[in-house]
Amino acid sequence: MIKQLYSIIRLEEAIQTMEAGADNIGLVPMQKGGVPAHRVPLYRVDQIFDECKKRNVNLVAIMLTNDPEEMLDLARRIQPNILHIAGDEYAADEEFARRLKEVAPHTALMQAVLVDNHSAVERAKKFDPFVDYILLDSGLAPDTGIGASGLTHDWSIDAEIVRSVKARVIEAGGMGPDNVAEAIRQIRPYGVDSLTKTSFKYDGGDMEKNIPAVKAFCENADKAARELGL
Ligand SMILES: O=C(O)c1ccccc1N[C@@H]1O[C@H](COP(=O)(O)O)[C@@H](O)[C@H]1O
Repeated sequence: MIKQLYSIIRLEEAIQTMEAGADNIGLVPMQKGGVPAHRVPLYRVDQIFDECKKRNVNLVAIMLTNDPEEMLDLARRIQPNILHIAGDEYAADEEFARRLKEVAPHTALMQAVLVDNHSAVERAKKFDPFVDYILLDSGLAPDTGIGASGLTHDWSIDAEIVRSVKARVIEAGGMGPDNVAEAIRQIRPYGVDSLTKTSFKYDGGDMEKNIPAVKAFCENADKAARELGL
């Protein structure tokens, strides 16, 4: 079971999060979109990525900008393992997927899908032919994008999406040590993702990973997956 942990800001917390069991480290590289306090300067993205490579952990770069040219520039510059598109006004299409392969041949494409009602199944199916991952998430804030709400949604829709698509599905939205095992039992995703419930959030938008919560999240996810033979 892949455990994806957002939203890393500092080098030391990145290392601690990997040592606590993360398989994927998610962050917001400096860009037009997103909360200023969450954005990571590119020199530090490089430092974090170097530590990821030493530990065989994937770097996931979230795109909250709605400008595909900016996304492709960032992909070219960073060459992350995964590019996660979560802007509120731009979603990947086949042309974007083709251009991403040109500028970053080893970067996988992850598209966030807002699971607000049953129409999310059709939206996920539309992305399926040209993305590597579909991330199912809750909440849509116009100034940031899909996610970071700390809220869950109707998991029966997610379970239907997992059965309907070939892309790897990462389950997000209000996931934490308390509910990750039940989510895995109900949805059977490829991976699970957490931000709010595994972070301390401070005034002004600053955040920090809560390492004991990250460890509990990873352990509970792995235990549930083992019990289910996933
Ligand atoms: O990572 C961020 O800073 C971020 C900002 C704006 C939108 C989405 C963002 N991250 C994604 O949202 C999920 C779910 O968050 P939560 O656990 O419900 O708080 C997060 O893990 C990222 O995939």
